Amino acid sequence: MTNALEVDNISKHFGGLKVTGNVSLSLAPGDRVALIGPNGAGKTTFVNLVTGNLSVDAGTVRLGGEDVTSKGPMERVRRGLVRSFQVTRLFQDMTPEEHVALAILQREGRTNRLFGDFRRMPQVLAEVDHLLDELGLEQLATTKVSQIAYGQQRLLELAVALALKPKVLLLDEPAAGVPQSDTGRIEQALAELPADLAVLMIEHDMDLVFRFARRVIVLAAGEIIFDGLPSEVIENARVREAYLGSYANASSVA
Ligand SMILES: Nc1ncnc2c1ncn2[C@@H]1O[C@H](COP(=O)(O)OP(=O)(O)OP(=O)(O)O)[C@@H](O)[C@H]1O
Repeated sequence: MTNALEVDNISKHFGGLKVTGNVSLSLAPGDRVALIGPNGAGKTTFVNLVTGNLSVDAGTVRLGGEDVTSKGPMERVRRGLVRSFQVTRLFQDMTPEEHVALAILQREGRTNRLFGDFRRMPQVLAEVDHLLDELGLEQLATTKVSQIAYGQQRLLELAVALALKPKVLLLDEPAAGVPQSDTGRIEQALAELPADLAVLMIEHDMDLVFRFARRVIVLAAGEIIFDGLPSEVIENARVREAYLGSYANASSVA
């Protein structure tokens, strides 16, 4: 089976600082992987190298078997690599319906049409309804983002990401900042992601990591020091050392 994402020996320096050192990993369709690591380990940099927001110094990135190392972020999105939108990138004056419609039109290369036209496109409308319904946002379809609670904005990020029909989804702390009362809905949405989607989630909350991930990758000082089963990560000596004993309290790891 062709890997959905294959990263081969990528590295990145900022000036004299090595932030990513010869990192390799692959995700198969359907993988559920958590990427953890102490603060400053290089997780965000790694994700930026995969998405093309940063260029690698060396190494290759492949999507569905094709080398995209020299391709920019938009081309990678078109090939199925989607990073969950950040709440900060949602438009306060737009509604969930409009956000999801815009993502669908972008996916279909139809953004040159008058945007309001989507209301006359039954297929787009049906898909918008379906996605908002799946994420429990149907009641808020026409409410401006500025009027919507933070937890539901994070669900909207997921809806926008899914509207792009990803093959590989990169999630950056999907439940961070969400009140306890709303995290259940986010976890349910994560549990219901399409079965063949490859998901890599950066997460600090180890309880969520253990519930979601079937594989855990630990990055420390820009290098992968563990890639294996969640049940084995806590006992791993290199991982323990990287966290300098903070494993005493497992839920504060990462
Ligand atoms: N544009 C940049 N220029 C110089 N140094 C940078 C740049 N971006 C990140 N760094 C440095 O690279 C290292 C890794 O940062 P990065 O944000 O990737 O880590 P992280 O694991 O995502 O951390 P956190 O969990 O705190 O978000 C840090 O030492 C950071 O200061």
